[in-house]
Amino acid sequence: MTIAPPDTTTATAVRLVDVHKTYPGGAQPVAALRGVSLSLDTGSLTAVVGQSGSGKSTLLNVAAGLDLPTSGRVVVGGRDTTGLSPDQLTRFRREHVGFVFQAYNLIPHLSVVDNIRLPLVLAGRAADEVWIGELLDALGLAGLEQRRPGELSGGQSQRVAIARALVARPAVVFADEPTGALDSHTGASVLELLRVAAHRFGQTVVVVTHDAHVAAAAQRVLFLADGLVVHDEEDMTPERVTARLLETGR
Ligand SMILES: Nc1ncnc2c1ncn2[C@@H]1O[C@H](COP(=O)(O)OP(=O)(O)OP(=O)(O)O)[C@@H](O)[C@H]1O
Repeated sequence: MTIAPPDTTTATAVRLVDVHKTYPGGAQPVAALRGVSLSLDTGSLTAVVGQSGSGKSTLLNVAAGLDLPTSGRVVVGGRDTTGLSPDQLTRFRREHVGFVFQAYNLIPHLSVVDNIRLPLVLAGRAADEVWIGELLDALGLAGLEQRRPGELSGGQSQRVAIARALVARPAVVFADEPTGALDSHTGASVLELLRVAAHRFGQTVVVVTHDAHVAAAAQRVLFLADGLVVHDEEDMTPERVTARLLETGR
């Protein structure tokens, strides 16, 4: 059975309806998400913030179809991903979702440019070399194409992971602390690239971050506390993000 591509013409790119996620845990199950409902507009850049353990990574993993919710619905590009079989889900992610993780997951024996091309190879698609060149330039990776991941700094590895997430122009890009290992200048240019991806290519970008400046660069900021979205605001300043975080952390 083939899977229809996500409908990028719909106004809502990602929708979560009453999503719960409980980890079995040891002595006691952990309720990491306790009824999250949200809609993210197509082409938007959203930051997810919250104290450590508030459920940010869990939210990202469930929204991206890397993990299944215990209950509730996850709809990406008009497709209910909770209804897909594991194989269908893998294919759907490969073709329509991009990821940037804290651990970059680069393949050590492949060059930088081959790591970037990997999602296209896996999806059986031709590489758009012009777009790859644009990504390399924008991310400050020009000249490093033939290096192996072992020959890169942490920040460079992170930028390769970002290029790889964007290369297939997925409908939705999920990034977990994408600027974590970068100095503030490079962090700002990475954010700018994610903004461009959202604006120019209509990609929907979701960024988990601890950095108030990164969050403020997003159009919209979702605050998580104890497995719930407790605040949702647009056009924030870094100062306001920090103040809100302190409030929600109490
Ligand atoms: N695989 C797992 N098994 C059991 N508990 C888990 C698992 N993953 C996360 N948790 C728990 O679920 C809760 C939410 O974790 P999550 O990683 O989503 O938080 P976070 O906000 O991303 O934290 P951080 O900012 O520290 O990365 C925490 O209490 C965590 O200990």
